[in-house]
Order: sequence, then C-alpha cells, then structure tokens
Amino acid sequence: MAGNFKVCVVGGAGGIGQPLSMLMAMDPNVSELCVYDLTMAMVPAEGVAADLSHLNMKCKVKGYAFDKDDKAIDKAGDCLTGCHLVLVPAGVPRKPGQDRKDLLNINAGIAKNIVEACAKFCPEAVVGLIVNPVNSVVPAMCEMWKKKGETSQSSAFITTLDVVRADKFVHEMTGAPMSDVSVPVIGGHAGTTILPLFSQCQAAVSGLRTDSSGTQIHVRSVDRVGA
Ligand SMILES: NC(=O)C1=CN([C@@H]2O[C@H](COP(=O)(O)OP(=O)(O)OC[C@H]3O[C@@H](n4cnc5c(N)ncnc54)[C@H](O)[C@@H]3O)[C@@H](O)[C@H]2O)C=CC1
Ligand SMILES: O=C([O-])CC(=O)C(=O)O
Repeated sequence: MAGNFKVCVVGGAGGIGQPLSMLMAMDPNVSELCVYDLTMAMVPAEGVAADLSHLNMKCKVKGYAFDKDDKAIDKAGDCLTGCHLVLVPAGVPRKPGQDRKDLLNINAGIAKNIVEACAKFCPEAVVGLIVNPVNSVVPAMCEMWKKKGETSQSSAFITTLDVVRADKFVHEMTGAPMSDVSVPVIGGHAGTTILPLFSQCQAAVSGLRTDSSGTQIHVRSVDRVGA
C-alpha cells in the first residue's frame, strides 16, 4: 500500500537535487515534497517545484528559497516540520583537481546548519546526507546530535551511487543481465575507501578474473579471442 510521506530535498534546485526531487515527486509513497534551496541558486527552487507540481502524481510540491545568510534553524520550519525524510545534496561540488575532502570545511558548515534545523523541526525524520565528503560529514553530524542528546534523529550515508556504478560496470564488462548483477559495496565514499565486493556477486565471480599483476580481465572477451 502506498505511503503518505513528507520529504524535503535541501539543495533541491542543484545538479543532484533536481533529479532527486523529480524521483521523489514521482514516488507513490510521497504525498508532499518540499524543494528547498538558496535564493542565489542558479535555478530557482520555486521554479523546480512548479514544474514538478505539474506531474500527474498525487504528490503536492512546494518550493522554498532562503537567503544565504538566513539560518535554516530560523527560517525552515514550514518546509521541515512533519518531514519523514530529509535528503541533503546542499553544498559545494568539487572542481577539477579537488578531492572530496577539500570540501569538508564549507560543506560541514552547511550541513550543520541544516541538521540543527532538522533536530528542531523534524527530530523523528531520517536525514540522508549526500553532501561530500560524506565519509566525514555524516560522523561529524552524528557526534553533534549525540552531544546535544538528540537521540531520535537518525542519519544515513547516501552512497547508493557506488552500488549502482559497480553493478553497471560488471554488467558492461561481463555481459551478464543487469537483473543478475548485485555487487555489495562497503567502506566509504572516497577514492580509496569505496570497496566493491566482487567476490560476493556470482556474475562478477564468473565473468571477471584478475591476472597475476592484479589487473582485472574480462573473461568473455578472452573467450571470444580464444574461440
Ligand atoms: N554522496 C554521493 O554519492 C554524491 C555526493 N555529491 C555531492 O553532493 C553535493 C551537491 O552536488 P551538486 O548537486 O552537483 O552541486 P550543485 O552546485 O549543482 O548543487 C548544490 C545545490 O545546493 C545549494 N545550496 C548550497 N548551500 C545551501 C544551503 N546552505 N542551503 C540550501 N541549499 C544550499 C546550491 O544553491 C545548489 O543549488 C556536492 O557536495 C557533491 O560532492 C554528488 C554526487 C554524488
Ligand atoms: O565525485 C564527486 O565529487 C561526486 C561524487 O561523490 C561521485 O560522483 O561519486
């Protein structure tokens, strides 16, 4: 049975936020969606929300734009109150040559402001932090909640992307049907901490091999060459 969840996407007018907001608006379990961004965003949150509100789905969509200097904790009550899920891609993406960890100072500050507002207005909501570096932002926010004694708030790393990527790469390299490919990915979301467990995916085990130098080879193409 479809649910009636209220969801807020903070940074909802950005590169990740827009498609994420659309997915939320199309989800039959979501009855209310708030698209929250800054007034200075390249695309106005109200415009994104207006477009999504025309989807022929049950979801009611509303946009909220705040000034950069506004504290979420003072202003965001209307969109956060009653939320079951708050998704946070709000923040700065890396530029060429930057590492995700280079974004820590600026993005942790943005996340702090938002999660404080969540603790005030929707303490029962699950807060899904997408903003990088997630490896550090998520534990830092959890510590902050712990210190404040806010035990009901739960947060999650959003690194589904690593699972999706691993599945797609194995599918492309082995030709195994997508439905047979499911690679668990553990660790974190930095270049050196993303750890796909190919050994736990039968399609990868039978389709990929590693040669003596540690290079992954593709058994299908080797077979084809041999044939
Ligand atoms: N965890 C993951 O798998 C992934 C994480 N990311 C991270 O997501 C973040 C966003 O990436 P993009 O969408 O490409 O960037 P973007 O620049 O296109 O969008 C970010 C949005 O956040 C908004 N924003 C900034 N500060 C805000 C604040 N205080 N309150 C509300 N909104 C605010 C901006 O106005 C902008 O619309 C980056 O930190 C990026 O590294 C991106 C891809 C995957
Ligand atoms: O690479 C980035 O900066 C964004 C991200 O986390 C990803 O695409 O995996």
